[in-house]
Amino acid sequence: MTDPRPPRSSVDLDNEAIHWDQDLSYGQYLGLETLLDCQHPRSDQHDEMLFIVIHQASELWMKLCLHEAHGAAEHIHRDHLRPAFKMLTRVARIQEQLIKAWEVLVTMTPADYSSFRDELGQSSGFQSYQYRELEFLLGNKNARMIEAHRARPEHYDHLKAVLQAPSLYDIVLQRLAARGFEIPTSHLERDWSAPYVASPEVEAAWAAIYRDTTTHWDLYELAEKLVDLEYNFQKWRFSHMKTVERIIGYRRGTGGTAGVNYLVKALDLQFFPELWSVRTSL
Ligand code: HEM
Ligand SMILES: N[C@@H](CC(=O)c1ccccc1NC=O)C(=O)O
Repeated sequence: MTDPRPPRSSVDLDNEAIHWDQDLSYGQYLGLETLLDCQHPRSDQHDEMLFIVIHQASELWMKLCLHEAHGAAEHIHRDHLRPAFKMLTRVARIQEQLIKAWEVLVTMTPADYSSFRDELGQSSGFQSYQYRELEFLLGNKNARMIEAHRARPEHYDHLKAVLQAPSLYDIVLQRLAARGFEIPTSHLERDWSAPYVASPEVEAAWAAIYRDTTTHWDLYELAEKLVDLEYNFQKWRFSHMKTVERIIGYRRGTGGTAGVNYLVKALDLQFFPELWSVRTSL
């Protein structure tokens, strides 16, 4: 028998109705001229392009994480859990991409990085306003962090608004209360910009949900989606810390922190603490 699809060296376009001139092109729709004109290495070192692109790609993924996580919070507020699950699943998949990106970055050796590190001045991921917004949105509130953005009122004001608004977890607790669980008033009405303090009553509510998943299936599913996000966030933090240790050792960070030791301390942060502590009591 002859092969109905023999290999070709080029695609046959003869029978296609290609729109060679378009009313709206791919590049126009995606704003590619702007997007691809944002890579400006400050040195002539080959690896600086990798450094720029990995950060820009990460910021784009963070943009989508924020879009999805804000959307999920809104749906949970309205008791529309199914669309929220879809968005939270998407956030978890994006986080997997962000974690995978470290494998690309780590092809850069200490010598490669030190060849252009001085060009970075005092700039640092510490100043990533999207990363900070994501931390605030998930519930890690730290008012001092917005001070790095004083010079840019649009970022400062937006971060301050997210700092002062209920986090995704605060909204989840309001949902538990609306479903009849006894959530203390201290966790339903408070200064939302203050760091979250874990509560035994909140843990008891999660315990009731985990002990009777048949009755509380959607809240159980919600809890597990949140655990996925926290787990992935921590994996990202750990990979960042180890990559930094591998590339700059124990040098101070360009942002002014101790460097790796600061990133190790950040590993103690935990979103949704009762969702973790409840596991010991189940
Ligand atoms: C060679 C690669 C990298 C090195 C050496 C590095 C180093 C550091 C250091 C030392 C800090 C602590 C703050 C400071 O004093 O500067 C930091 C913070 C941070 N970096 Fe990186 N980083 C690298 C790549 C990345 C990448 C690819 C991202 C992705 C966006 C990123 C995002 C962040 C964020 C968000 C923080 C703030 C973390 C927090 O405050 O908890 N970094 N980085
Ligand atoms: N903090 C890094 C510099 C750094 O990584 C960085 C600098 C500019 C833009 C993004 C960065 N990435 C993450 O912190 C360092 O101390 O080498």
